[in-house]
Order: sequence, then structure tokens, then C-alpha cells
Amino acid sequence: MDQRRHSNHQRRRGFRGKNNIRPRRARTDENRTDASSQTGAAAPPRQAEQEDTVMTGATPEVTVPLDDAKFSDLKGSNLVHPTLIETITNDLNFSHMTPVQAATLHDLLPPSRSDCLVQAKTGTGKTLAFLLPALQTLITNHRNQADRGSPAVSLLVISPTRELAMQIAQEATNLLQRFSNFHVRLAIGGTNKDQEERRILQSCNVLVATPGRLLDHMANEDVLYTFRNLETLVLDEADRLLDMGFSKALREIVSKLPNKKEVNRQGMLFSATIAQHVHQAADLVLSPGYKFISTVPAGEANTHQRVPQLLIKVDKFSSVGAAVVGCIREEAKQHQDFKVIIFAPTAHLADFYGHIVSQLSDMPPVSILHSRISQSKRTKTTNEYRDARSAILVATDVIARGMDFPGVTTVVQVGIPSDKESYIHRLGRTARAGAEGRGIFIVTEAESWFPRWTLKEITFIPHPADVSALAEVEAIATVMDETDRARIYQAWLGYYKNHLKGFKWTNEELVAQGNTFAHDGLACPETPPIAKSTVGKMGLKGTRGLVVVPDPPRARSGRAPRGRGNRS
Ligand SMILES: Nc1ncnc2c1ncn2[C@@H]1O[C@H](COP(=O)(O)OP(=O)(O)OP(=O)(O)O)[C@@H](O)[C@H]1O
Repeated sequence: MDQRRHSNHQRRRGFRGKNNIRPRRARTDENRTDASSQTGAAAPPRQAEQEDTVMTGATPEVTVPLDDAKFSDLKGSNLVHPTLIETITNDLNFSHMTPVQAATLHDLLPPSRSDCLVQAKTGTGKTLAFLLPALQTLITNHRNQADRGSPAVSLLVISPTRELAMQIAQEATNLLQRFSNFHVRLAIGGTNKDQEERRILQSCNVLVATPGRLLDHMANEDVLYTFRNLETLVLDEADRLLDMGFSKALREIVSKLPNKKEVNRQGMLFSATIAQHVHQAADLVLSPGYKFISTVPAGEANTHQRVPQLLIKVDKFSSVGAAVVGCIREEAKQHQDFKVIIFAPTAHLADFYGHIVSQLSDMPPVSILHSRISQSKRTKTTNEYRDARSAILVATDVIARGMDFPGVTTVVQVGIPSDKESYIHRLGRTARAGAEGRGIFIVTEAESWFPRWTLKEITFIPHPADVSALAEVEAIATVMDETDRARIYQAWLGYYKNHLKGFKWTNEELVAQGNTFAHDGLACPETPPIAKSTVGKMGLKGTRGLVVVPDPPRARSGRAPRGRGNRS
């Protein structure tokens, strides 16, 4: 794996525990838990005033100090292999632990190896927080294993997206760079499965996987056998993994793994957001009595207070494109080089805004990323954007979680996100590892209930909309392919149909708004037609204002027409 790309930006800055955490409870000698007394380790220094909360279940239990813990404090402790410490301090150039790293390290490291659910703000080093103890377990136990010859996975990390899986694998590779005998492998969709399988069976100590592809591989008995001694199972972005879409696959994966107790497997769940259902579903991976460690005080908006969040309201959906252009032009006035991520609600809307911005001559390179794009192109786009000095990436939620792009100056969110968690994770693509950044949330008047109610903990800075590019946007839209515009319209309807309750709209109102967007925003001369079966699937059968046409032959034969649906 490419080591260079990862390290360059890390060297630019030292992370010194820039948390904004207020102590929830005064620390006294009675309520202080000294991690080092349990483990024999050199504990992080205790001068810190800021503290973090450790909870079992949902109840605060003890407080631990956060600031000023250094990786070099671990030298001579026998807790972390000296080579791992060398790699972190000399190769990655990290001197201080981030708050979440300091708060979890002793619980997660051997010999404690507690099962933990961990929450910390975006971009605060959760990946290293779980990799370091898990890799230490691998190193400690590898020496004692009798069957070292045949491949045995010690650490399995499951991630919701392929891009994030690749990034985690890269970070694990970086941490193991001074150990020649350990191998990090990937099991992700959209790539050559046979090749992946060969690599896993050849040698694999750390496997980073997405749920679907992992299950595919698990159908092979030989691959299944590599998990016989699985020591650590990590779910990154746990609340996403445990929500409706993935929980069935996860259940199946866990059922195929050896019994947790028999192999003494440690479970870790990490995320910046912990939705309520995670506590219930955590039982799948964590033993009863697991710890819940959070560096986000209860009731605090889980976004970084140092990130200004601007709220731009436009009167109607057809003005949104112009407002996006206005934002980027404003950004260009402020910075010579800038990196913006624009999040759109659906793949087709990302295509639309991406196309608009890419047609303007005063913009830096523009790329688009969503799940309808081939994996090889997605990987290329991610790598190019990571390395770029000045660029615009228009994307859906595929990159909302976990992706670590250095130097993102601004995250623009266009239209309401699917939920509060999505807003937080998207915003977290900027201002990472102590860097500066800002968020811009563009909504229409009709959508203004979302920041007002769903994001009520966040103090937005109202900002005027610059829609001076309306005519330019219209000119670009007018010459777009008619079929593409029809797909965007359909995607718009599909997306907002899921939010009818928030808008208090009827189906008729939804369609009326969608039609106005088609005419004024997409410059469609007529209301675009929608196939009968698609109307049915959208739950819009019989709604006034739609132009319904018979299904094309492929749809009638039972297959969905290309480009339909609402994938992100
Ligand atoms: N101790 C440290 N000192 C300096 N930089 C660090 C440290 N630990 C991690 N980083 C860097 O901070 C950045 C953010 O880390 P990471 O991607 O793990 O954040 P995260 O908390 O997982 O974010 P998200 O919630 O978005 O997934 C990365 O570039 C990482 O290399």
C-alpha cells in the first residue's frame, strides 16, 4: 500500500488534545480510576483539567484525564511493543495522544482487553485508538501461537464503506510497517474476489472488510478457518453498521465466527454518533457489562465548536444550484487554494451539482463520487482528491463517514441530509485532527424545519444566499441530456418522499414542488415522465401532477430500469 500518501499530511501537525470537553464530575482521589494500577502501565500524566467520561451501559462510572498523554510515556511499560511506539512517534510523527486515544488505551490494551463502545467527535483519531491495542494483541499473541504457519486472522475490522475500509487498512499497514511478518488484507466489494481470497489464504493477520463481501468470502470453508483464533472484532462507524441496512449481515457474520468466550475475543464498537439502537445491538459484538466510553459530554452538539456552521436559506429548490456556485465563489475569494466537499442527497443530484460546477471556467478540478460509479473510478477519485491542493468533490453519503481527506476547508451540505447523524459525519470531513474548517448548510425555506428542530443543539450563523449565478445554472441545465434531467427529477421526488412527515406535505404537494424544480431548476420544458412501476415503488400511484408512462420492456420483464431508484 502507498505509504507516502498517508504520512505527508500527518507530519504537518502535532495533535495536542484539542478537546472542548468540560469535566462532568469533579475528579477526586476516590472517584479517579488509575488505569496504570490495573495494568502496570505508565499512566498518562494527571495534570489535565479536562476530563472524559467513561460509562458502563449508559451510566457514567468513572472519569479519566485526557490531556497531555504522550505516546513516549508508554516506553518501557511493556504494554505496547517498543517498535509500535517507534512507528507512531518517528514514522507517523504523532507525539501526543488524542483525547479518545488517551481515554481508551488502557482499557483496550492487553491485559485488560475490555469490550468497549466508544464515542468521540469526528476526526479525533478513533482509528488509531482501536488499531493500536488490537495490533498489540496480535503482536503479543503471535509469539505464542503453535500454528503460526497457516493464515490466521487476529483482527477483523468491519466498515460500512469500501473507501473507509481501504483507509483503515492503510493505517494498519502504516502501523505495522516495521514488522515484516504481518499482513493486512482487504475484503471489499467492487474488486476481484478471487484475488482477495488468494491473498487472505496466503497470509492474513488483519482483515478489513465490508459486510457483504465478507459474507461472500465466509462461504468458503478455508476462509472461515482463518478466523479460528480471531482475537479482536471491531465495528467502525458502529451505528451505521448496526442500523437496518447492515444488522442482518452482521448477525450472520458473527454467527459464523467461533464462540466469543472460547477464543477470548475482544469486541470494540467505535463511532462519532451513537444512536439509541446501538446500545441494543451492541450485544451482538460486546459481552454483557461492556464499557461505554464517550468523549462527547451529554447534551452537547456532537460537532466541533471551533467549526463555524453557516446556514444559507434560499426561497425555492430551483435556486439551490445557484447558491452552491455562490458559496464556492465566496470560498475562492477567501483562499487561493481550497478544498470543498459538496454533499448532495442522492447520486443523481450529486451528478447534477457536479455537472453544473464543472462547467464553470473559474472552478478548480471537480470530481463526483457516489455508489453508482465503478469501484476503480471511486478509488482513483478518492486518491486524487486526497492528494489535491485545490479541488471540489461532489459526493453522497458514501464518503460521509470516516474518510480522512487532508486540508478540506469547507463542507457544503445541499438540502437536508437523511438524519442528524449524517449531518454530523458529513461536517466531520473538515476540521480534522485540530485543523480549521467550516460548514455551510444550504436549505430551502421549505426545509428550514430540519436545522430548527433536528439540529436544534447547533448554533448556526445565518448567511445571505448569493444566487447571482441563476442564469448561468439555467444555461447549463438547458443543454443537459433530457434523460439525465428526468432521472434527477425522479431522484429528487424519491428522496423528498422519504421526508414528507417533516415537511408536512401531501403526495400532491411533493409532486407540485418536484415539478417546479424540474421546470425552473432543471430547465425541463415539460414535466419529465416516470414509468408506471417506478411510480408504484415510490408510493405515488394516483398522485396528481405526475406524467406516468408505460414501463419500458426491461422493467416489464422484472428488472429495474437502469439508473432508477435512489441509491446514494
Ligand atoms: N495522536 C495523533 N496525533 C496527530 N494526529 C493524529 C493522531 N491520531 C490520529 N491522527 C490523525 O488525525 C486524523 C483523523 O483521525 P481518524 O481518521 O482516525 O479520525 P476519526 O475519529 O476516526 O474520524 P471519523 O469520526 O470521521 O471517522 C487522521 O489524519 C489521523 O492520522
